[in-house]
Amino acid sequence: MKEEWLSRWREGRLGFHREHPHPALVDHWPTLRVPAGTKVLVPLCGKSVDMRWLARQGHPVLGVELSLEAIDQFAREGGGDALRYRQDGFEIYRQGSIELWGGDFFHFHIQQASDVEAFYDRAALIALPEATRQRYAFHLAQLLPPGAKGILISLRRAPGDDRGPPYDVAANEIETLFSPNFKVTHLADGEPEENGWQESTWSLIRRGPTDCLI
Ligand SMILES: C[S@@+](CC[C@H](N)C(=O)[O-])C[C@H]1O[C@@H](n2cnc3c(N)ncnc32)[C@H](O)[C@@H]1O
Repeated sequence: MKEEWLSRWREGRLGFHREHPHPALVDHWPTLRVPAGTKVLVPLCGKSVDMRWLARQGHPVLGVELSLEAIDQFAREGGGDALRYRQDGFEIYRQGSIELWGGDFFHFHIQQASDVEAFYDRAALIALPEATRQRYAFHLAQLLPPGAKGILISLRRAPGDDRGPPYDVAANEIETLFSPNFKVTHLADGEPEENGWQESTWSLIRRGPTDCLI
């Protein structure tokens, strides 16, 4: 699957990329009341302009992306001075309050995420096949402190359309994957698209060790 993503970036097959901030982010992020200054983790970030939107709301942003091509494109499209260096096996690009870590999200560890207190997942969970989604939900939980909040934008495909990526992820799978470690709330469903896809938006709050599972 990693090779598939790298070749999509090499060949410019970027149907998932949006030119404008995602409307669900713009609508729902303010309702979380995450204070400005809180660092936001963006797993599997691509070259999403949503990271620039989050930065404009006053958040330092830490994106993690496998494809260095994606990071190069993000850097070029942003303009301005940028710093690049290697650390802990990742290629890091830093521009203003945005840092992108080039490498495998599953190799990104808590020591590197020590000051992260919020997250944003748009098309990260749904980029992964079923078995890897379990690993993703667990890994994300390990990176976040109790009380950390985030938004997750998921996707249903038309009934019977089980291709991917992006994969079809049902509401009950989101509950099953995340509710052991997060308080999970369904916020909204997007308009169904012509191809039968429909996005859904969720808020997740990382539970602490003493929070009960309700
Ligand atoms: C569907 S795209 C979504 C990108 C971005 N979140 C957006 O909304 O435009 C999924 C991204 O995940 C990246 N990716 C896939 N597996 C990864 C991994 N193990 N670690 C980091 N990035 C990964 C891909 O290269 C791709 O850019």
